[in-house]
Amino acid sequence: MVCGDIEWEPKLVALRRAMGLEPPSPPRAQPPGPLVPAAVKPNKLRVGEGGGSSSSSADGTRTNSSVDISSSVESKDHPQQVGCTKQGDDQKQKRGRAGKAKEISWLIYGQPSCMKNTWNIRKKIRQHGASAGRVDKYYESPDGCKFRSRKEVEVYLSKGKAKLEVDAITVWVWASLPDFPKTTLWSTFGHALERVLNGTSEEVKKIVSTLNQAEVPSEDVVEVVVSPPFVFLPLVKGVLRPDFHVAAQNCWVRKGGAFTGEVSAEMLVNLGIPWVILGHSERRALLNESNYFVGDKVAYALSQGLKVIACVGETLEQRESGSTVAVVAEQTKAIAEKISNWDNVVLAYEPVWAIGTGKVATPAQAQEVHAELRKWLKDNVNAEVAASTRIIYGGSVNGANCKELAAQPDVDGFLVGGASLKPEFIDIIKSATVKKN
Ligand SMILES: O=C(CO)COP(=O)(O)O
Repeated sequence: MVCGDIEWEPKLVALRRAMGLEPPSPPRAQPPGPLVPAAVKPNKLRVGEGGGSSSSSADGTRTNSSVDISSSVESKDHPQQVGCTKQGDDQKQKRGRAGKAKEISWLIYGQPSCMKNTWNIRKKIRQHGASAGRVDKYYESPDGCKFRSRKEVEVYLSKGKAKLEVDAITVWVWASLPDFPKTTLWSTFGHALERVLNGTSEEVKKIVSTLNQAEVPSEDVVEVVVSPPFVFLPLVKGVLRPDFHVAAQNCWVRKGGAFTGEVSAEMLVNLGIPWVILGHSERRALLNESNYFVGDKVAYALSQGLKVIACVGETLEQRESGSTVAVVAEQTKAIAEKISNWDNVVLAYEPVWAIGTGKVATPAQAQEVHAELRKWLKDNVNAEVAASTRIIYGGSVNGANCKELAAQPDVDGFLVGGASLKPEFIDIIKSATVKKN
């Protein structure tokens, strides 16, 4: 189960290309057009330290902080694709790119996007000696143990030394202010709530019951959307208070058909699910969803009457190399090229380095990227869309940092994960009043 076909990434892309779901050749990093400053100040955008302790890291539920989405041989044509390596391996990777000790890593096939522990498969090409050119493959456990074969991994797992835990349930809630006059400053406000639990329906009911009892500002101040995994959608929809709404975390890119395991937009509509989250960084990274593919998904979901929360965001490596604005502009452009009506789109800026890490973007960092995104929309779509599109922030939002973030003029709401496990979630919802006031 753990170690399937590791060549899945290129195969997946080839398959999607054959189905017309990818452009004929992989998209190269394009200059993002006039929206992106020609030279992004490399040191200006830094990973924020602010925001207090992270609920998600305290819960130990997400480990993205230890994962660097860096380019690899497979990913260099796809800025969003991943080789999933630990940050400590950056140097090795860089040396690899310089050709000294080529090292490539893949995620293990079949690993769910929300898997708590990330295993790597590394391939090392011998550089010297009689066996130069030979490829050695290693399986690396989340705690750094290396294994030479699948057999060894299986033995290791069977002895219970490592547990591949799956974060079985992720629930987002976000909220916004839908009916407020649509201006940049006041139009919307949102929250997101994500929960990582063991995934039993009892637990889901408990979450919903907490939400149902919470005293939160009225719907004209805050719109709350809960996004459980597919299997819990009907349950949540059935018991959730009527002033909160439900979103799916993904849907298929086109009309439903023989795509076993996928859930189509049509099915969501049929279930009465109004919202869908698309392009989450975990799907982009772990499931190799390209900008192009996400753009297609957004367009198709909208065409079926769904409202879309479209996620964009840069990795730590991209931020540190000064390409944050270029990356989010490129992701937004891929969506803009496929749609003509932004009424039902919420843009979620989620810096990958901030998701589940406790490293929240500082209010200034969030505002800076949100303002750039709004400017991008103004320059490339139109001023009305720029003013009325909600741009919400996600990544280690908690009760301590939400008010200051909410006070930023271009932050229209939140996509919250770990903090939703705690009572502070209610405070996050309440911070919507910052906008109202
Ligand atoms: O992934 C997220 C929402 O999509 C954010 O998660 P955290 O709030 O735990 O960082």
